[in-house]
Amino acid sequence: MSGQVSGTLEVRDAVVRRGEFEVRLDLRIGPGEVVALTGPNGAGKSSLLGAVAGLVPLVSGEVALGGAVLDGEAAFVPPERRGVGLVPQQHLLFGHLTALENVAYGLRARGVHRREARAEAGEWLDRLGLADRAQLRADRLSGGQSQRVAIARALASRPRAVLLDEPFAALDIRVRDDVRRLVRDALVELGVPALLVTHDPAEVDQLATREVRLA
Ligand SMILES: Nc1ncnc2c1ncn2[C@@H]1O[C@H](COP(=O)(O)OP(=O)(O)OP(=O)(O)O)[C@@H](O)[C@H]1O
Repeated sequence: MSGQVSGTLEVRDAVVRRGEFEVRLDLRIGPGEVVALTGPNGAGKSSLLGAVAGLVPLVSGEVALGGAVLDGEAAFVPPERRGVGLVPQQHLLFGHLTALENVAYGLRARGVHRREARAEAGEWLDRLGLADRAQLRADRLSGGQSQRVAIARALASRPRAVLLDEPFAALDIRVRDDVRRLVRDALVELGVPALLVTHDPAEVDQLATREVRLA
């Protein structure tokens, strides 16, 4: 894995609007910290994750990583240049690309040579128990397989921060524990700030260093 230089993820009094509704978050996550973001359906957890990723606009406040502002009054860094690995709730894979190409994509975007990117992507798929699915088009994968590919894609991209939106929800009970353990180990190895949206107290216990609950 990476040896990527990381820094603190700062969400400074950030406000996002979804329809009639506004949600606010003020949070600092240090390198190696995993914050579980919990709260009822519709509280705005995914929207806040989207704001950190650059997919949902901020009404006010600021998002910064390693001291550099990603979103605020004077700056907006587009999602692909943030160095943030996101596992979205809808897995959003490129359906026409293979599982391997989906995982390699983030590495290629960072300038990693094609062969090295494919080798690294293959290792990640292997770790996630998907070696035999590597050459399958993403639109032929099951929901749980897609979720594992999305996890591999986010972790493989040498991220400076990791955002996980209910990343184990589609996994069947037989693989869920293994994948959780793997993600926990990968986050320790990466040593970057991580924000995990979950409804599962077992996940909070197993993965998080701290819990922040939205009302
Ligand atoms: N693209 C959108 N445009 C307008 N409103 C939206 C949009 N996406 C979500 N919302 C609304 O914003 C609110 C927050 O949704 P969000 O998905 O962030 O909540 P959540 O806490 O992640 O919920 P869950 O636990 O059900 O995943 C909801 O009321 C939702 O209907």
